[in-house]
Amino acid sequence: MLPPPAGPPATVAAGGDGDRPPVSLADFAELARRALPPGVWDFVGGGSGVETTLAANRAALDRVAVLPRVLTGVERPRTHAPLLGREQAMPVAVAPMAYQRLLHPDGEPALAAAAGAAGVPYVLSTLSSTPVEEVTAATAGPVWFQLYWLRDRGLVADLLDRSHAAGCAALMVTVDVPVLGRRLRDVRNGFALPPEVTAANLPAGRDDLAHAGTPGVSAIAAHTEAAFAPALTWADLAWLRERTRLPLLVKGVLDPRDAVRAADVGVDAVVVSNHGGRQLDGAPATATMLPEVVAAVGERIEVLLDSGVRSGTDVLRALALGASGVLLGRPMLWALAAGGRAGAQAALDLLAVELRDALTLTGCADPTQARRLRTLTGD
Ligand SMILES: Cc1cc2nc3c(=O)[nH]c(=O)nc-3n(C[C@H](O)[C@H](O)[C@H](O)COP(=O)(O)O)c2cc1C
Ligand SMILES: O=C(O)C(=O)c1ccccc1
Repeated sequence: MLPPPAGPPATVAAGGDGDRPPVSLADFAELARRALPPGVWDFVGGGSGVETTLAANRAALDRVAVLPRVLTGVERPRTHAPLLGREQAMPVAVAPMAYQRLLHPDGEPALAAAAGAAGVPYVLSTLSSTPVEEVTAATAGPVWFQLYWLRDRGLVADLLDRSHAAGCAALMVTVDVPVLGRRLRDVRNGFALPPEVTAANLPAGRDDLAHAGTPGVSAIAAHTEAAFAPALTWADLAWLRERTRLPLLVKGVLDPRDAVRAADVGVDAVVVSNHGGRQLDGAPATATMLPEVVAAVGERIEVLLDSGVRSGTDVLRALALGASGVLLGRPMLWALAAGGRAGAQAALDLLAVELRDALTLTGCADPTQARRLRTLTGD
């Protein structure tokens, strides 16, 4: 028998319809919707364009059926699995997401501490609303640093040095944001950062554009265009590989040919991602591309997946398709909004219960065995 799910802490009052305790990650969404200003809710939940890719991510995961094995004698699987050569409590990391103080005053330190308590890595965004040094100090768990390559190369060098000195255990460079996708919800809302939420890793004032609320304009997009280096090349990635000894991940790969080039440069992992449907609307779902990427580079480097993962079953689906692990995005922000650190911890506890259940039901003693399962992709 599996133990019952850890009950949500008192601060996470209810979920699902908003009136009962959360029993799935999706339940935290309703709590967050109630807690957040509409503009923040839209910024987090929204995608680009008409949100075709946002919907496709879910649809593609739902189409992946996993064939259970029986009579395997597995009673209580371990959820532990290696990521980048280090054993983690689950093959899961919290995705890098900007400006977490939009969701809760405790922001990044709370989510990092929850990830650390759950035994999974926390990926800190370049656009964190808390300085990297404060975030690594807030958790005993591994923090990976996500790099947005800025036009100002001096700032890039500074971020690399600071994240390394602060103890970050890996570097994840995001390559799918040459410009920000057109997120129509943010444009319509004239979304901008409130004054108290700032890009705390950058020198003061560097994020002024992100605060300039203008009807019909996304301040986030305006800031990104001014700050991000728009025309990166493989040579830049090679420079980064030379410059750091930390494990290096490239996030935002969909084409297997790009995965091969990344492996040739010597990265340790690629993250198959369409940025949660927030960049190219019309990009394929990540579950659709994952098998081709695994076939192209799976023997050489690790392949992670994100975009649309919402349950332990989804983690199992990704593993069965050949991923070594997944990043979990929006549900962690919803749980943070719903209950701060305790909310985020409750969400990760639920995911662990779901993953253990999924492994038990497919006869896997641990996540690495899920690779042997057959999948069927149909309608
Ligand atoms: C509010 C928000 C902010 C994000 N900020 C970043 C970021 O700073 N850097 C980055 O690489 N990806 C960022 N992402 C993308 C996530 O890392 C991840 O790819 C995506 O959210 C995964 O999809 P999911 O939310 O469906 O799980 C952000 C996503 C959201 C929702
Ligand atoms: O919203 C995002 O997906 C994202 O990556 C981002 C980029 C720049 C500023 C804020 C968020």
